[in-house]
Amino acid sequence: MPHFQDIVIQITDLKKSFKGINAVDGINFNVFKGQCFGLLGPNGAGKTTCIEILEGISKADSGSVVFPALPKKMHLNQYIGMTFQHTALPDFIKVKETLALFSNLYPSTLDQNQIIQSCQLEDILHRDVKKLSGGQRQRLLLALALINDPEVIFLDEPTTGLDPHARRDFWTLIESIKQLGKTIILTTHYMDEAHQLCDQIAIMHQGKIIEQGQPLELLRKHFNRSVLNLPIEDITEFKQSLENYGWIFHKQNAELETENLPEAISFLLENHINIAHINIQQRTLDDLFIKLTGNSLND
Ligand SMILES: Nc1ncnc2c1ncn2[C@@H]1O[C@H](COP(=O)(O)OP(=O)(O)OP(=O)(O)O)[C@@H](O)[C@H]1O
Repeated sequence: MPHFQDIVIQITDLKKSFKGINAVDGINFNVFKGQCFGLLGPNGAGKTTCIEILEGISKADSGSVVFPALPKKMHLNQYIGMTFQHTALPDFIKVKETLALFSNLYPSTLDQNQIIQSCQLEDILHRDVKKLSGGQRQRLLLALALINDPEVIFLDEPTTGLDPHARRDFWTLIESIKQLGKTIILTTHYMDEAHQLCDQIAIMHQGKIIEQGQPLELLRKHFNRSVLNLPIEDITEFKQSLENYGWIFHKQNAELETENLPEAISFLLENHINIAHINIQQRTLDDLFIKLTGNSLND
């Protein structure tokens, strides 16, 4: 079990409302050192409101946010780094100049060459910020979030609007930032992103956290059944015995929902049924969200 001294942020009964909308409605969680913590939820769930309170940009109505490991003489601005959903950058200056401009805002900064290398900015250093692609812009924003060598980095929907290739590149980048030992708090409504990057997630819905834990553990907790699929042409001659076992036949395929995957596979092998084209459906965090709320994350 992690110790209290490993807690980087402790959030207790946090609340904030806007004109009758309970945007953040009594949430609790701890973020531990070196973790990538994901706040997951659909549009309007309360993720940005929550993260802006943690960043000190916005004030909570009640509850507390504590950074237990923040050194006594250090200002929060030096301890955290952040990217916003819609960060405005000066258009007519180059990437290198932008890094220099932001460096001047802090008393101490990470070595610029290290940031340039970590965020893969070498090839675009002399490009106008205005001319960057979505993925390049996100890499620059991440670099700016790292510039003060923060302990904790907040990323608010960092890959929204990026194409699948750029998203995957960005994930690799985040993995490398994790290797530096930084703590990351990320909001996203992409379940695959949360699954890929986050050690711990909290699923938000209408201002509340409705479930939290490690992605795989949560899936195991909520889905103890596997769904197997076989194409009909591979199993026509075994229809009777498969139906007796519980398989349901459709037009193109047959399906089995089981709590005992090894036994179901053994049955197929013992009966010399061709499993070369078997499909075992993996449950996703989106399935979990649907189970918990009745809605898809991207509705
Ligand atoms: N400044 C504000 N004034 C009024 N209502 C607000 C304000 N900021 C947020 N809200 C409302 O609070 C709720 C939570 O919004 P929030 O932006 O935190 O959600 P989110 O999960 O970050 O959504 P998204 O993924 O779209 O960014 C929404 O109903 C939103 O309309």
